Amino acid sequence: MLEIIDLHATVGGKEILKGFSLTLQPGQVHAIMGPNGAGKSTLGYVLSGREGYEITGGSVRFEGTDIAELAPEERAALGLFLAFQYPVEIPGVNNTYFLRTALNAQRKARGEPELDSMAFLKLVRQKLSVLHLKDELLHRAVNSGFSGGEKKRNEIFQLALLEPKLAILDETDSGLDIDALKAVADGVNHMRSPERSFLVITHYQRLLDYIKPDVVHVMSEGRIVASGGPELALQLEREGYAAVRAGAR
Ligand SMILES: Nc1ncnc2c1ncn2[C@@H]1O[C@H](COP(=O)(O)OP(=O)(O)OP(=O)(O)O)[C@@H](O)[C@H]1O
Repeated sequence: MLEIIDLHATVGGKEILKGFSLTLQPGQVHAIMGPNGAGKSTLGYVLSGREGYEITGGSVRFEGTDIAELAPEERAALGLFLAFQYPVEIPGVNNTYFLRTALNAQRKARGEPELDSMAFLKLVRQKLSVLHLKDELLHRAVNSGFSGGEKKRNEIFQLALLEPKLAILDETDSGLDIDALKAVADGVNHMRSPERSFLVITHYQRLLDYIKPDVVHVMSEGRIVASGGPELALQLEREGYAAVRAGAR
């Protein structure tokens, strides 16, 4: 699904990813943990093709395709999705309109027929019930005035509608109350399938109680320094990053 080999990337002329490698198989959930400033969000942005994030070495293949030179929308059409750590507000743009436009742009790029309003609303209702999202949020401007938790739920709602093959969740759990955390985890678990993979960036082991990862990685200074099963997240919680990093050397 995703094969990253010895990736180097710069932001604002500064090298942040320094030899990052990871292989994610279809159906797998990998968690990435690591101290502040390790480069976790940078990895998400580099994979999604955000402007200003430049790949200077190594390779990134998504389902066998080298995506380094592709525009963000081309990566999205291939089935890559990034849920932002800080979802952007788009005042003046209705959330339902935004979601339908995004979904139809991807369908069009894949040569699939666009959904009309009726078909789209049917899909929305179906997904809403899974995520316990208030439908009032659909009628407001995208994320505008949404609480932190509402923005994160809205990101997962986008994910549910777009049905990507690979979803990268960047600290989607931060700022969520317990009920919202469970709703987000339920949404993700509902979407798990043998064909879909997730890269879950998080600081908190508790999210991984709800979304069970196959592999947990520890990232530090732009590369992975330790990998293991879910027990690694528990060890991190107990012992901290420095001890785990020292043990991995
Ligand atoms: N535009 C930029 N110019 C210069 N440095 C940047 C830029 N964007 C990010 N960085 C730096 O890159 C490093 C990695 O940042 P990144 O946000 O990827 O870390 P992170 O692991 O996601 O951290 P956190 O856990 O705090 O969210 C940080 O030192 C940050 O200051």
